[in-house]
Amino acid sequence: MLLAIDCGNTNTVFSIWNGTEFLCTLRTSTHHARTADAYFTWYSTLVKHYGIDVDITDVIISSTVPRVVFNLRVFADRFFGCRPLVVGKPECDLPVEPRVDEGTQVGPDRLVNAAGAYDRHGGDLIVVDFGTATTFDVVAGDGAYIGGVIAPGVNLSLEALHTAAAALPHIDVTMPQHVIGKNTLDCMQSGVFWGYIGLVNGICERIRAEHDAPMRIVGTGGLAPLFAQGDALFDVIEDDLTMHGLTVIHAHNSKG
Ligand SMILES: Nc1ncnc2c1ncn2[C@@H]1O[C@H](COP(=O)(O)OP(=O)(O)O)[C@@H](O)[C@H]1O
Ligand SMILES: CC(C)(COP(=O)(O)O)[C@@H](O)C(=O)NCCC(=O)O
Ligand SMILES: [K+]
Repeated sequence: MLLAIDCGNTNTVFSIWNGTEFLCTLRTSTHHARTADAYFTWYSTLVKHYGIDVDITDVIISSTVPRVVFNLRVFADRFFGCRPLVVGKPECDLPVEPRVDEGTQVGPDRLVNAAGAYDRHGGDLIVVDFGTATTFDVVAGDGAYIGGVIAPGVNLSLEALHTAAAALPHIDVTMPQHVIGKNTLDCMQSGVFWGYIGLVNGICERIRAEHDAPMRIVGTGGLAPLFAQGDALFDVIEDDLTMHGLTVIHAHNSKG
């Protein structure tokens, strides 16, 4: 069985893939100082809690935080006796090589999203991922990652308002009933919610104008369904897209 690990700047997600389906998905906050032993204590407690019969033979890691990879490597080696495949490292082959400026270190999560989305939908796609940052990953007709857009994440924008303005509270994003807010909270909700709808729509429209073929839009990340309530932003929403991409890249590297 494969243990797929997606480490974002905010959260780290572990999913167990038995070759047909994900048996479980576990989430913890990303923290570079977490040791291999601490990962295993957390992981084994939850696996036991869910009563899952697991036999991990392979581990694949995508991490937007370089410092966590060391402890995750030790975790894979010590507890599963395997050398993990790390996306973005030379020994990890991608199904299609990215076409970006030479020397660019593309976030591995974006390469994984591209591989997962291409496998499910074919080419000419925009993947919108609502993580710590909101990323737009453009997938060409042949499945290559050919660039995209990095915008500030939704929670980052809310946090920036709260941090910089003394009178603005910390709030969570929800869909406001009106655009014109009648109180501080509604005004902030509106700015972030409708602002993001405008951002996603505007950027996708401009990407489409620059691209030479019609494109479909795939939304992913915890907040994608919330924004889809406000407008028809996406052709499809897939909350397991990054995990699926990790299984695709693992299978590609296991061939032959
Ligand atoms: N379903 C959700 N509802 C509300 N907030 C969410 C949801 N899913 C994720 N978030 C928030 O969105 C932000 C990004 O989360 P995540 O997708 O885990 O980012 P990353 O992959 O960069 O670690 C975090 O602040 C997280 O708390
Ligand atoms: C853009 C990101 C910060 C998004 O990370 P996330 O929101 O998933 O934590 C990450 O993909 C990254 O660090 N990228 C490196 C630069 C690039 O992709 O071009
Ligand atoms: K991510």
